[in-house]
Amino acid sequence: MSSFHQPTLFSFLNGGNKKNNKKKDNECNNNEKKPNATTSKEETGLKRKIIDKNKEEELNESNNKNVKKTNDTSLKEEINLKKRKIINDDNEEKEVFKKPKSTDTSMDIDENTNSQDSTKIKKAEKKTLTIFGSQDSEYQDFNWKAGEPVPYAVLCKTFENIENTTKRIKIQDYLTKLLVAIIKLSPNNLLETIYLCLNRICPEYEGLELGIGETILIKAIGEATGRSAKSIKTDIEKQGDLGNVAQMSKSNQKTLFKPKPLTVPAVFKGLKEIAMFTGNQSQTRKINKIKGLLIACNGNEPKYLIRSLEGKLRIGLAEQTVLMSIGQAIVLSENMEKRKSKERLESEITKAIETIKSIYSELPSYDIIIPALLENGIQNLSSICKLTPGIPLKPMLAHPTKSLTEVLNRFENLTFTCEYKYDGERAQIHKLENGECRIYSRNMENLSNKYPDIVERIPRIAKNDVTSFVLDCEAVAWDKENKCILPFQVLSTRKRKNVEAGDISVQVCVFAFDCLYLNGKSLIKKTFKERREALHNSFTPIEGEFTFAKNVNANNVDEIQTFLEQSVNDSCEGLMIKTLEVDSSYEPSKRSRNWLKVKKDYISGGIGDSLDLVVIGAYTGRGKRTGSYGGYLLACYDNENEEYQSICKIGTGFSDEQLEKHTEFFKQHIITKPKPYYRVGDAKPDIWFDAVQVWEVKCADLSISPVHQAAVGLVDPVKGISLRFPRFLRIRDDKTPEMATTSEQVADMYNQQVVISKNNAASQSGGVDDDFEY
Ligand SMILES: Nc1ncnc2c1ncn2[C@@H]1O[C@H](COP(=O)(O)OP(=O)(O)OP(=O)(O)O)[C@@H](O)[C@H]1O
Ligand SMILES: [Mg+2]
Ligand SMILES: [Mg+2]
Repeated sequence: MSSFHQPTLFSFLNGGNKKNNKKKDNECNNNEKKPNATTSKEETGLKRKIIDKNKEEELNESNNKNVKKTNDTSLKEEINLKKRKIINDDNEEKEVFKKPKSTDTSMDIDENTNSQDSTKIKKAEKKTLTIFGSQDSEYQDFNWKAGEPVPYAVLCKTFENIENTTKRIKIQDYLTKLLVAIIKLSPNNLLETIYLCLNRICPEYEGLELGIGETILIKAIGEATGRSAKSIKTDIEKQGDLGNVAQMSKSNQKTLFKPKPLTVPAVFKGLKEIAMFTGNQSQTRKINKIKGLLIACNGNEPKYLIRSLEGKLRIGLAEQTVLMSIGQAIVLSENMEKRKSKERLESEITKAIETIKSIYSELPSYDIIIPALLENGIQNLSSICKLTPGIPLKPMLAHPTKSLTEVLNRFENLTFTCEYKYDGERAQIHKLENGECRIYSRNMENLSNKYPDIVERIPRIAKNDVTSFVLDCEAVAWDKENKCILPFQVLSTRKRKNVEAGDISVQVCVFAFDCLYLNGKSLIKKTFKERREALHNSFTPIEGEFTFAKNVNANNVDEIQTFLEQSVNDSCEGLMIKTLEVDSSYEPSKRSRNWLKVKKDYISGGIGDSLDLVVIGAYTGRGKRTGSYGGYLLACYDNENEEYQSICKIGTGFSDEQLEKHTEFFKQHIITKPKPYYRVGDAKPDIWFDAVQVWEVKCADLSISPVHQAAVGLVDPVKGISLRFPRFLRIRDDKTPEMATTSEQVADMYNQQVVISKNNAASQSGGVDDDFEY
């Protein structure tokens, strides 16, 4: 076939943009296989069902976008509810996608490929290629030549599309299309694209992060656009978003020559270099590099470049969506030329998404997964990419409970075990086949430098025949003399980085509770009973250094109650209760109902669990607290809308020393205006802070609030939830602000409390906020 008639990837992707087709056909590379097979009848299968929303909803959506830019709270509240509705609708849509209705089999195929293809397409009846978008004028940009680097403009266009919708299904769709195009045209750029989408430059556990400070960025923008720092700052005051200011500054600038357009690999490389500059000249080098990139930016690129540099892309693209798009895109790209039924293709996509998600939870490294995926396809990926010592996995998390009856109800007819819940720091201990030992935190941070004493003892804890392993443990402060556990507060006084033998003032004992990998094999799919046997059989306790979590296989309330009291007497926080056989695999990164935590607080009538909240503002102190901050404004994190929602003022639980330290710390994080992603209702503090620190907080109960905005739209359409009598417990250094308690968790806690208070026939308190004087 002559290349002239060969449909291009562009024409295939670009459903319905006639005026561009001719040009794009000529531009596109001819090496690509002819994809028109995909446009024949059985591809009716490809269709991703997108339920047509009525105009009203579209209107809501555009309102939502406007809301991001307005400060009108009441409108915001109203829109928020609609947003939630849309999200729910989207979930339904996803269900439809999984289980398509039999009446709706049409695979939408673009009627607008070139003339030869259109004959075939007619046979398949007039359809639009929905998998690549039915109104896909936005895909006209997928027109770079195969083998050439992906233009940064194409990625930024996708970012913009994603930012302009709140519908998860649409977000996934936009990204999938981009990824398919990249897999087909420039697969070498897939990894970099994924990193840019996630606003990362390497695997999380390597710890290299963007997050360039405002001062540097303002300087670079100033130098690149000839504007003064002062005028840029004035714009930031007005706009809030530095990305928008950068874009505005660029667009007002007249340039004499057009620089070479940016590409995805060039931007990625630039960002990585910027993050890695250290030492004397690093600030100047960073500014120069950023300036260079900014000068080459066009259109909306400055906005996304600057936001990426800040480490705050905030376009509403969650990692789970990225994983889903990878799975979907790989199946679609593998099947473009094949004739498969809709059902088959859909089930392959579902399976691929599951596979990718599960592999990523065991081996959270795109550096390894993406090249393996491109080389071997999705089918063989599980046998190639597996849990590997040296690469931390996100730990399994537990579900809070408020009573032992709740535990017994949940685990009815299941075998389960109760363990002490130690109050220390989670430690994932790895021994590699080459003998190297490492320790990782709950947050996948390498703690080997913090715990050289543990690293030293690792080789001694394993029996002779053990060559490699991964253990899940808690490192707890230990009183050597009295041979007993010390409270978390003692552990937190330990030096955090580059600890040497002489620095160790606090001894730690490791309590192991799970074995995830042993001698070259992953155990996470095995039952907990088997994993625990492996742990007990292959490791030897050493007094005061390493031992197993204390446990009993109790199964009635009295026995569990006794064990709970015993755990508290032994300085533990309560119990972890876990399934042993059925449904007892290790679920990385999941908050599972197969692990229940029962904290001692529940005995004294608390709310079952503490919350981890982000400090976003403060109130000036009066009286005794003059000179320091008297109280703080806390927020939970809403990962759906990527915003912090105010939940309470807090003024108790601090020692004088802590008050002073907090004041000192937060003085370095003052911002002049609340961030656009703070939702605070009427809770206006005297001073605003950047969201940088997480506090663990206990409270008496939760109530619907006339002031705060936590979980707004989840329990009440316009009101949020607030904490009553909040009390500071500790700083959570092991959690980033985005790992704070989520609005869903807050709503769950509130609902749970309502159920319990109904059960107790107790009247529920509500409507009052815990207001206090400092
Ligand atoms: N026997 C045990 N099994 C599992 N985890 C344990 C055990 N003993 C102590 N832990 C610790 O308890 C933690 C779970 O409860 P905790 O409330 O402390 O969680 P958290 O770190 O505050 O996180 P979140 O509140 O988000 O669940 C685990 O992450 C682990 O560090
Ligand atoms: Mg803990
Ligand atoms: Mg907690």
